[in-house]
Amino acid sequence: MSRSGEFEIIERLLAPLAGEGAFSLSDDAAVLPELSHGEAWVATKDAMVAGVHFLADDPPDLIARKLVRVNLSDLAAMGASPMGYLLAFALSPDCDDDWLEAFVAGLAEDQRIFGIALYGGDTVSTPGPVTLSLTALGRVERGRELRRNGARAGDAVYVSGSVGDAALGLKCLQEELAVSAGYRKTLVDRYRLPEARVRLGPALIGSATACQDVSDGLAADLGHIARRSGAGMEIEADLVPISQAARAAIAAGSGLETLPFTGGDDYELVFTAPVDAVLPDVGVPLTRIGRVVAGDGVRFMSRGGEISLRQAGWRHF
Ligand SMILES: Nc1ncnc2c1ncn2[C@@H]1O[C@H](COP(=O)(O)OP(=O)(O)OP(=O)(O)O)[C@@H](O)[C@H]1O
Ligand SMILES: Cc1ncc(C[n+]2csc(CCOP(=O)(O)O)c2C)c(N)n1
Ligand SMILES: [Mg+2]
Ligand SMILES: [Mg+2]
Ligand SMILES: [Mg+2]
Repeated sequence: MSRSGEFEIIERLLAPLAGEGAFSLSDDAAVLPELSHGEAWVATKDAMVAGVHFLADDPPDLIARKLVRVNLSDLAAMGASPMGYLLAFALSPDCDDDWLEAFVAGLAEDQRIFGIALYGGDTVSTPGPVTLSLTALGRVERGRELRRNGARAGDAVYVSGSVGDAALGLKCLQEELAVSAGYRKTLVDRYRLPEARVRLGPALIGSATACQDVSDGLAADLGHIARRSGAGMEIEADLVPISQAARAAIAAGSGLETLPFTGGDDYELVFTAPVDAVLPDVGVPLTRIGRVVAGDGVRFMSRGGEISLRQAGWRHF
């Protein structure tokens, strides 16, 4: 195994990713570019730990891209467009140069796709599992950001794309679920490389009354909108969009029927909007799954009865 030194990693691998104002990562901090008139910076941070958020033997380029995307997903949830990021990584003893080079290639690929640049970070060692943290920076028209607190009784509740694939993909990787090779690949790919709805979020400004991304689980994350808005929600479980691959996996396993509502790792957007709002078409399917009601809590209904969910979503503790 060969591992470059701390400063060689920064100069050889990370400096080529640096944005203007980051001085090729040669100084103590970066100077951020100016925004257009009327725009505000938006900042968010999510961390990922091997064995908790991804598997230690996942392809390193996809680990990097997932780290980028879970953060861009939070910017999208605010209606913000991505500009750049800062990266901290704590490398475990078994991250060699091959691992690092693949990781950095993943960063470069997503920088190209999303038009973002690296503005700084920190590189440290850990005797424990690989631990990554990324701070994403975006921009939004000042005062027009999407919040969790604007849902009103009578609004419709929508979700983008579909939910459940990633949680089922993780079950496949953990060999708790066996499905055909084609479906397995679809599900595993969505666990390892979520989409980030970077175009949808900003396009929802003007129609969504509240928005957030689905990281912990659909039920848990809808619960945040409900609580912050001082309202309740009734979700029609049979309307929740579930992919063909996920349906096949649910049928192949047992007791997985509600996993798409609670599994997490989807990185779709959930939002509320007045029933007569015109929704944007950015090529992402949007499905109406329920409505905001007076009261509190989120109820999942099917054929007139409430479905009980043991836990609404992921919790670290
Ligand atoms: N350690 C912390 N220090 C400061 N703010 C925090 C910390 N942890 C969470 N927050 C803030 O609390 C809010 C909710 O955090 P949370 O991580 O649950 O949101 P999220 O990123 O949307 O969800 P997820 O972490 O599941 O992707 C965010 O505004 C976040 O910035
Ligand atoms: C190996 C492995 N085991 C379990 C999970 C599930 N999981 C972990 S954290 C999280 C919520 C988002 O994280 P956070 O709230 O920290 O941003 C979810 C759904 C996973 N992704 N990988
Ligand atoms: Mg978070
Ligand atoms: Mg979020
Ligand atoms: Mg998040």
